[in-house]
Amino acid sequence: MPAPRVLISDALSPAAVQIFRDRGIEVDFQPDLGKDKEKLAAVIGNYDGLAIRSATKVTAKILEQAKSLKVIGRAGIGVDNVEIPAATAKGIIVMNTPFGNSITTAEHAIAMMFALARQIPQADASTQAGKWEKNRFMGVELTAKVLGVIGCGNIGSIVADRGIGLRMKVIAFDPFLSPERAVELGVEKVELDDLLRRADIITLHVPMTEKTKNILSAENIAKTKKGVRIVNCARGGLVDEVALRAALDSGHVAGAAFDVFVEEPALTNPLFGHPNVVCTPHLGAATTEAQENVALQVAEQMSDYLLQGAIQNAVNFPSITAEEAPRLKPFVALAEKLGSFLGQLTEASIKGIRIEYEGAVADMNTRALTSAAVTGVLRPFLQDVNMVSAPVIARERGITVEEVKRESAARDYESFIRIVVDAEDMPRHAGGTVFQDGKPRVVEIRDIAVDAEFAPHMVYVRNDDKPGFIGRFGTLLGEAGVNVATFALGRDRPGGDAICFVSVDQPVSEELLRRIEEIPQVKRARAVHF
Ligand SMILES: NC(=O)C1=CN([C@@H]2O[C@H](COP(=O)(O)OP(=O)(O)OC[C@H]3O[C@@H](n4cnc5c(N)ncnc54)[C@H](O)[C@@H]3O)[C@@H](O)[C@H]2O)C=CC1
Ligand SMILES: O=C(O)C(=O)COP(=O)(O)O
Repeated sequence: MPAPRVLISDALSPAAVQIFRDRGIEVDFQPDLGKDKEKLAAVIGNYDGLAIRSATKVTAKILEQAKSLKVIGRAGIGVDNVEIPAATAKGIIVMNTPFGNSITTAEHAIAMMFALARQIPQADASTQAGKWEKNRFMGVELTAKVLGVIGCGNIGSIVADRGIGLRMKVIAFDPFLSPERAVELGVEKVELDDLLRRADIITLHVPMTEKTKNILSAENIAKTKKGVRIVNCARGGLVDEVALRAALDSGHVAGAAFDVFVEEPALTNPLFGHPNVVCTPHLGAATTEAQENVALQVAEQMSDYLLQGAIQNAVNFPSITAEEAPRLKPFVALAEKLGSFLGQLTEASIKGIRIEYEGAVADMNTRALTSAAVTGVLRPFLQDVNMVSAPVIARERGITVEEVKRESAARDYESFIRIVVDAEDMPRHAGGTVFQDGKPRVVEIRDIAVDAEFAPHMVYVRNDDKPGFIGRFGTLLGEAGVNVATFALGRDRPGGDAICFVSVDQPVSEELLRRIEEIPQVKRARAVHF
């Protein structure tokens, strides 16, 4: 297998380059490429992995060209510069580094709060201009002031903790903050209107989503306390910049410190030029420590995925640890192959897929296995589907996916997976296991016990359990020059329904299948491939 190739299209710490190289991954470090959409689109097709920060915009259009891309790694937190649904639909994992820069970003918010309270940037400019305006820069004390934190997740809670350390009264609006966590943090959980009304300083720490966009709208800014100061180190667009400028001009808002802007790079902006505004160019995560953390972490995570299939911090797929990846691998293969077997037999439209896990496998990462099973079922219909995109594609097509787990093994196998594909014509099901040799096997088809390994070319036959079939079947294959590798038989009872699952060394033609179906005992013969 050729070494995977990764493109770094933003200014990541060189530590990332070293990790990729040490792990045997080819890496192209082109930190300015992310700013050039056309150039990025022209080369993205050559890479298995893309490592970015916030400058590279990974749009659906770019992704259309990303023929080999398997993983996008965001060295940082916000993934709003990646069109995640488009990446998911293409089966591309999107991962971030959720903690590596949170302390640094929280510290920036606190620095911005002090900069506002004491007008440090303005005072600095004035002093260095030789003005010595001692009476111009009257500040406010932070002790005992109310700090309103919007979004009390990783960064918001560090900001809250630092605020408490400064003897501020911290109130937080976050619908997902539990009352217990609020008590643990020492913050008062409040509704948004309450926060707007009470806070002396408001600091934003929510991700950019449809719900949070414009959370500080003109209407909400109007609800704030006169003299409020606003800090935004989260995302541009959380605050209506034009409305905020108007509120600054009117004197309702006493100051604003912004690190992030609706349009970045922000070369012009409604807030620029106001005497009580402090701006930094998206520096929230810009410390040596944070950049080292996120670069190392993203490179390790991307390498683990590209080389071992381990998934950590993906925003569009459940995690698979490096320890569980090798244990899961044969079961992923089993689930996908069983699903593929049933998908290949199904011609009518599919209504639902049920995956039953029995025994030890019920304790494994069944979300990943279910995704593999759904991939297998869908792949005969859609070539371009993988474990990442399959659940979304199934949902879009109205196919229900159900998981059933029974931890006690009901059969002779330590682990057993059974898949039921419910189609318009009838349900089809098959079950399998993984033996000690790590090879997946089919051990049940239509409730009939068999024992067959999967092979590239196979013939599946349903027949009546009557003498004479096997001889004729073997003769037909032999006459067509098709060599039989393995032969598995099963029946529900003597003289009842029987199945035959045979692996052959070469593909079986439609003509040969038709002749097999002419054998009197045969009900159906199908060629299947794995
Ligand atoms: N300026 C910079 O350089 C940086 C900016 N950021 C930004 O900070 C954001 C927050 O980062 P983390 O704290 O690590 O994320 P997080 O996911 O740990 O916390 C976000 C919090 O927002 C809350 N939330 C979500 N929707 C909400 C809503 N509608 N109203 C109120 N609260 C809501 C969530 O419950 C969660 O607790 C990131 O999404 C990113 O955009 C992050 C790092 C650096
Ligand atoms: O991690 C985040 O969400 C950030 O906003 C940091 O952005 P950056 O990597 O500095 O472009």
